[in-house]
Amino acid sequence: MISASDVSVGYDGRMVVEGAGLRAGPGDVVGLIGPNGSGKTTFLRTLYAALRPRAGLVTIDDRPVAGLRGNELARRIAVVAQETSSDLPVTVADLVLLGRSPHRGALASFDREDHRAVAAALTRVGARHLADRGYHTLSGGEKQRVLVARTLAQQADHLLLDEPTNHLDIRYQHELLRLVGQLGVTTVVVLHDLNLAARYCTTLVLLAAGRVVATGTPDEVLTPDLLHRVYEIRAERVTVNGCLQLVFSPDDGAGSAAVPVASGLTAVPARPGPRRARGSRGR
Ligand SMILES: Nc1ncnc2c1ncn2[C@@H]1O[C@H](COP(=O)(O)OP(=O)(O)OP(=O)(O)O)[C@@H](O)[C@H]1O
Repeated sequence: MISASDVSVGYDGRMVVEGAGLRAGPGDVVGLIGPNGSGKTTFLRTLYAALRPRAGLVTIDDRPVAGLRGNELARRIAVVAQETSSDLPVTVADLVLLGRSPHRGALASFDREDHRAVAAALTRVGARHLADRGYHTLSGGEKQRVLVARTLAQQADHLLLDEPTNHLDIRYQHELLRLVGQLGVTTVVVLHDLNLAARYCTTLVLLAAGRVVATGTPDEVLTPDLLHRVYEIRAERVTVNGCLQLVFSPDDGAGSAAVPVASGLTAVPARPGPRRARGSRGR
């Protein structure tokens, strides 16, 4: 269980996230959504202690995340950050092997079990054939899948992903998020694609101008009214194979102007404990 309450965090004294909270329990896939610059990455980085909040608390199973160090933190949380790049001349297999480090003592070498875990992780993301390639020679989508494989090899029970579908073609976008859901680990994922969020997330946390304006199931959060207020876009809800999906069209300016949300409008009450969106997870 990862929990954040009343988190305020920013850069150089400027707060970009204020009073934000979320809770993700075992098996939950919590989607962090919101417009560009709304604070999703900043909030996510606070969850894995890369940023220290000015106020509020982040805990993993009731232990402050700020108190976890090194391998202990890495055994609890695996991260795929945005724009992770490496020009180091390491092979894909060696990069994924690094995910095993938290399970080894400082001087212990990797053993057969580690290499098996690497092969299994690469197979799960469809990248087994890339094992001997230099990581720096891969395409953006191939790199993304390899980074996810590294988190699988890490076998942490919390997974934090920042736009993991970036660079992936449509098939792998779905395969990756379906895989994430099947892992059964506590997941928080930043997503821009609201239809992927609707399909694969159990709970959504919608940020606007650094504040949580809604928390709930995809069905509760992805309402045309709220999306219009936050994104200034028109959205129509349709159901495809039992799953909520959205069809967007630009706001032509007709009708009411978008309501600014910077004041912290709460369209759907932000609940401390997200509910599982039963039935809305159309795998
Ligand atoms: N290292 C930094 N130093 C100063 N300001 C930053 C830094 N990183 C982000 N910001 C600012 O914080 C705000 C929130 O950025 P953040 O990346 O968290 O938003 P986001 O919702 O993830 O955006 P996007 O959807 O565009 O990726 C933005 O105004 C951004 O310019």
